[in-house]
Amino acid sequence: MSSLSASDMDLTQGGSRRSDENAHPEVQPAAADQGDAVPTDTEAIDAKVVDDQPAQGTDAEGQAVAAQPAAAQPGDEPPADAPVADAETPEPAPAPAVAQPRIERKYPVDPDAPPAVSVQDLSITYRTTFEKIPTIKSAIVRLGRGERAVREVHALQNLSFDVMEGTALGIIGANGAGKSTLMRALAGVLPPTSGRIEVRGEISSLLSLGVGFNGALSGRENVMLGGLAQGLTRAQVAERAEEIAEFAELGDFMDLPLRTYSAGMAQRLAFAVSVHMEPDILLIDEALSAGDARFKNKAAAKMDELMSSARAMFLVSHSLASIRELCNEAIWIHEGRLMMRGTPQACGDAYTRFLEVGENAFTLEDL
Ligand SMILES: Nc1ncnc2c1ncn2[C@@H]1O[C@H](COP(=O)(O)OP(=O)(O)OP(=O)(O)O)[C@@H](O)[C@H]1O
Repeated sequence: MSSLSASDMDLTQGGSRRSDENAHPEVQPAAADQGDAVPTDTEAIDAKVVDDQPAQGTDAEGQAVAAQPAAAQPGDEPPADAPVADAETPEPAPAPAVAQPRIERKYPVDPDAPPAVSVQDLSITYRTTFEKIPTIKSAIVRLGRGERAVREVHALQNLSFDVMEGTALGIIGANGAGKSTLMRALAGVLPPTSGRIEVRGEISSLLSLGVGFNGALSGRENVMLGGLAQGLTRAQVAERAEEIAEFAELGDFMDLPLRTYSAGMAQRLAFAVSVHMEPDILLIDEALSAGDARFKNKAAAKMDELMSSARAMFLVSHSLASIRELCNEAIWIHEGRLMMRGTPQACGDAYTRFLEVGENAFTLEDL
């Protein structure tokens, strides 16, 4: 079992990590993300859960943040204080006890296996400065107004849940809920501010497609870069390079600099690199939006193939239909907190009621 925490993460901008027999304890976390956001000062703390005492986060003032209620279990109703239930909203049809995803697994699940992924009291806070280069003048103006120079965003707050082998977990939530932040933390790109993530196996992500690519390099060179960022050796990437190029269907563009690609072409290349990594754990963040309609079908078929042999899969999508179709469990996150865990149907229903918009809000994405 490997674990991700602020102190022992293998940080790659490529959006993925290998499991950590190779993890280097002295590797220090780098800035968490592009832009000017960095994790809080507490990022170096590996908040291990010690003797049943859950690690506590700290707020902006360094005050202990109260532990959140325990994560709901599959099939649970939303927590009592979750603003989900609406007296006038009809109850949804009861979800089946165990939802069956469309995709059949190639390998049987070992029921005694430890969780493929264990997220323990995970909190992530972004710190953002208002100006790119703060000046003394702007600092004085802020001081005069009683404003803080640094804004903190508590993107994830005390999230805890286990994902067992064979799980395809859908992650739903409104814009800004913290879904991508969770995925980036799972991928090892973003160190926890506090808490811990334990991952069993190799992880490959289809999130932030193409992060780690270099616009000045050719498609082929970026395949090597992307493969190395995903943790493969040079020889391993070279072995797959042709297959990746074929899958991306970029023809002569493979020898041209990436900056000459359209956004869709760059996504196709990134998608092709990611799906050829044979991961144990697959992270997919709206990856199906890559490419045009024809490529989308091909991408969906490739994902089916990957998911049939992956140990676990995480899918972030605003399309509840995709989540229902591809996943057998779901979590709903709101403002960085775990609101509910259950079947995709139950979570989707609760989330839809919460938004008070009805299923129609998703028809565009579901097309
Ligand atoms: N690099 C960053 N710097 C500062 N704040 C950030 C950064 N990335 C995300 N946030 C903030 O963290 C919160 C969670 O963002 P996140 O991208 O995880 O949400 P999301 O659920 O993926 O949203 P969406 O559905 O819109 O993609 C938001 O309030 C967002 O503004």
